[in-house]
Amino acid sequence: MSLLEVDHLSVTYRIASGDVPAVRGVSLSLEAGEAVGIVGESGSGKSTLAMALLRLLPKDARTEGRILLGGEDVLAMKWGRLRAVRWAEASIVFQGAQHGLNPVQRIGDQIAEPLLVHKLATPEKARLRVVELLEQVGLPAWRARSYPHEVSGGQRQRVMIAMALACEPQLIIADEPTTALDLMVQAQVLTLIKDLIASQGISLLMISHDLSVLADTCDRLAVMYAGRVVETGPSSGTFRHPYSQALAAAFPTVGDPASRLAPQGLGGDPPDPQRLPSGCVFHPRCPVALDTCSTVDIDLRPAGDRRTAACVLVLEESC
Ligand SMILES: Nc1ncnc2c1ncn2[C@@H]1O[C@H](COP(=O)(O)OP(=O)(O)OP(=O)(O)O)[C@@H](O)[C@H]1O
Repeated sequence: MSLLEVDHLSVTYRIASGDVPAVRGVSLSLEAGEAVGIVGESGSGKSTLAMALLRLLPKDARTEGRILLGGEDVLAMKWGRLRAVRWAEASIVFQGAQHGLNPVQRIGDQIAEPLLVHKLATPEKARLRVVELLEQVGLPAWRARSYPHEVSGGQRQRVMIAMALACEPQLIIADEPTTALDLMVQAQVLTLIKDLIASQGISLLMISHDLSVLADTCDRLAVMYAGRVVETGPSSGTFRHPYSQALAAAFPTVGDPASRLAPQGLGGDPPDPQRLPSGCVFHPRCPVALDTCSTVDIDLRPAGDRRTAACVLVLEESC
């Protein structure tokens, strides 16, 4: 049984101008100890997907499909069970740690909070665990007494990671955990995440618009475009979907040079989810689109090399 099994998940925001289909029929799985990355441009639905996994979406979002965590359906959980699952079984590290930390509470108290709320430790044991967690994320024990505004952005992100680790969850969901950081601090925090998941056997679902960050950290990738997964496969190797190839071309350290698009890369913008193109939603931007692509939309299909891709051209080449 997979640790996480997402089955035909769709999320639609209901706003004044109508429905916004942010995630459209996404299926993916994650095994225990595996690191999976979700990549896509801004607006492709990555954060909506991450939030949906722990039912953290606003009330105007309608979620359909199934999310099985350790075999249990998250969408069917009662509120009390859901609260226990958050932090204790799966925790989330958000983009830009300033949003995830309480500015008027000391760092140590914030790290201890999930342990105390879930009654996993006495106040005395929680204090010891805070010191241990701070050490694990490379911060000195005295930082427990600091407030979030007294530490740097990179240190705040380390505090968020310590919080996420506190209850020893099986799964950490990290939504752009390093985006707000400068390059050197970003590299340090990524190394920390990689080392921690490897040494503690934790599974990771990491979200980023930056393919190079994910390729370096994750075993497998899922590429999202306009709310759908258009390709899945090992993070090393050659991408098959023209959109994935264009993303890889934007990050020249990634992938096989043979897979790159012409230097002009990808033009245009992602579609407005309220006005999605017919057929394959990528066809208006696709440099190799066929006439049929404006009418035919296919699901993910096997594309060789443990890959799946949703593209008629890839399908033709694989036959
Ligand atoms: N609360 C909301 N109400 C209405 N629409 C929303 C809401 N949140 C997100 N959306 C829309 O849903 C789509 C997916 O957004 P989402 O934030 O999940 O994408 P993303 O890939 O995480 O983008 P980014 O990298 O910029 O965070 C976008 O079109 C966005 O405008």
